[in-house]
Parts: sequence; structure tokens; C-alpha cells
Amino acid sequence: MFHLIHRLKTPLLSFGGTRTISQRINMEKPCILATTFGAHGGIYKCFAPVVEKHFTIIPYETFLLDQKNLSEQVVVNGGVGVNHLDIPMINSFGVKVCNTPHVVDNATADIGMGLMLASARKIVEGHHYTLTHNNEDLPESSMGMDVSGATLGIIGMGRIGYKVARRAQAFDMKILYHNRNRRKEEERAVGAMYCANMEDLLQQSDFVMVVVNLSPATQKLIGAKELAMMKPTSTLINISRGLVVDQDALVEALLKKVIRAAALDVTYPEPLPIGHPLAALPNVIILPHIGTHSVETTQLMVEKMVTNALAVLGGNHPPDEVKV
Ligand SMILES: O=CC(=O)O
Repeated sequence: MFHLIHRLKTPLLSFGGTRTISQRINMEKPCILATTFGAHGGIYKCFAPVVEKHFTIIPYETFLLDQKNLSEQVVVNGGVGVNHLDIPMINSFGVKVCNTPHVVDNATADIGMGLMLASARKIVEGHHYTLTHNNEDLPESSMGMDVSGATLGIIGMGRIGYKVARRAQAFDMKILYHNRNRRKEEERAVGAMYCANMEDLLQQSDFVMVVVNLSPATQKLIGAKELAMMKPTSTLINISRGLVVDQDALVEALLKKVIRAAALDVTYPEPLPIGHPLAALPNVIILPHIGTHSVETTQLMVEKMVTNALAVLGGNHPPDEVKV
């Protein structure tokens, strides 16, 4: 991978990061476009020594303001979701946009399972309890609920949704899914049941996991009405994008115990401000958008980013161009 990075001439690599990771702008060096939205600041941190030596990091905002210096470039987003990039605008400068599909699927599905298990079995509370209590009986509120045998409703049976389903199958869960198109092959492979109507899935599931892409059609897909359809004992897990869930409605539903709990890898905004109403609730687990944040997956993503950048710079068709 480092070998590939050395060969890069003038790519723009987009690192979605919850914090601004731009440092310096020096057009003599190759450029990295650093976006300020998303999860993948970690990519930059992991590879900072190599990245800083060979690239200039440009925040997305700077790219938007000052594209005139940039030619023969490619924007490669570290991650799958590109909702933070204005693709038609970037394309209008003759710049292609690529992302890193496939390599993120397992890690993201793992985080979904981790959140489900942690919420169901109150793992985070258990950790804090162990650290703060000495030899006391556990309170009744520490009692969790079984994942095995429970019903999981997956909203969005794409590549990541399918990976979640395969894991859920190994946990002996009953699997329901809702997707724009029925996925018969995947359905058979994991023994899942298709719900053409999302309402059916919401009403029957003990755990509802949201795995759809963010688009105008999925923005606030889960709002007060949908939360009210869920069982009072059910848990909402979101590993897609924060905006797919109406967060105000979620706070209200959790406060009023319309649903049992929520476990979120994604929120809006990101990072979630300290003191945000969601963070004050006892029945919520919130992660800082770390679905793909593992050493192995990060390496695979960087590899893919570089491969795509090299393809474009070499005048070839990149394997993962995102078209709108
Ligand atoms: O958030 C993760 C991704 O877009 O891959």
C-alpha cells in the first residue's frame, strides 16, 4: 500500500472525518481532499506519517472555494456513504468521485451486532457497575434481554444488511427485512422473511437495525410514527446515517418508553455535542461513527482509495466511481 501511495501524483483523497483534519496547503505536493463530515478521520490518523510526507491535505470546504489550482484530480472517499459530497459539482470540474465499497461491509456489520448485543445485555452499564460497586447485589435494572431467538428487523438489505443477516442467523435470530427490492437469493441463504411493508417489520421486531443509504427518500425514514409502531420492548439500532432517524422523535420515544432503547453508531450532528439531550438518556448507547474504524478495514480502504486514484490518474476507468 505504501508503495502505491509513493506512486501517486496528484490525487485528491477524501477522508470523511468528524473533526477537521486539514493541516497545510502546499500545492507542490500531491493533494489530499479531507472532508469534515463522516467517520473516517481515523484513516488519516492511522496513516498520518506517510500521508503527511507525500500529500497535502485539503479540506473539502477549501476545495469548494478554490478549485482553480486543481486539475487532473480525483476525489476518493474513504467509506461508502458519499452523501457529504456534492458529486455533480465535483464532476463539473472534470473531477471523478470514487468510494470504497465492499471492504467496509464486515466491520460495519460487526458494529451493528456489537451495538445490539451491548444494548440487549447492558454491557456498557455492566462495565461501569463493575468499576464503581464493590461486592453488591446487581440491581434489577441490570437485567438484559436475550438476542438468541429474538426477531431482528433489518431495514436495507444491501451488502452490509446481508452481512448483518448472516451474523444474526448464527445467533438463531428470526430475521425480517425491508428493502426497496425483494432479495430472494439472500433471503434464502439466511432464512429471512421479506416485509414489503416496513410497518410489518416495525411491529414484529425485537431489534430494528437501520442499514439504508442516506438519500432524500430515506431522510427521517424513522420518525415518531414509525417509533410508535415498534414494540415497547424493542431496540432501535442505527449504523447508516444519523439523518435517517428523526433524532427529536427518538429522544421523545426513549423518554416516554415508547421503545426500550436505542444504540447508535451515527447521529446528527457528528460529533454529538456534549450535553445533547440524547446523551442524557439512560437507555441509549452512542458511538462516534466507528463502523469501519478498525486497523484491517482501514488498511483495505486506503488500498482501495489509492487503487482508484491511480486508475484515474493513469487515464483508466476507476473500479469504484460513484455516479449520480
Ligand atoms: O460510514 C461509513 C461508510 O460510509 O462507509
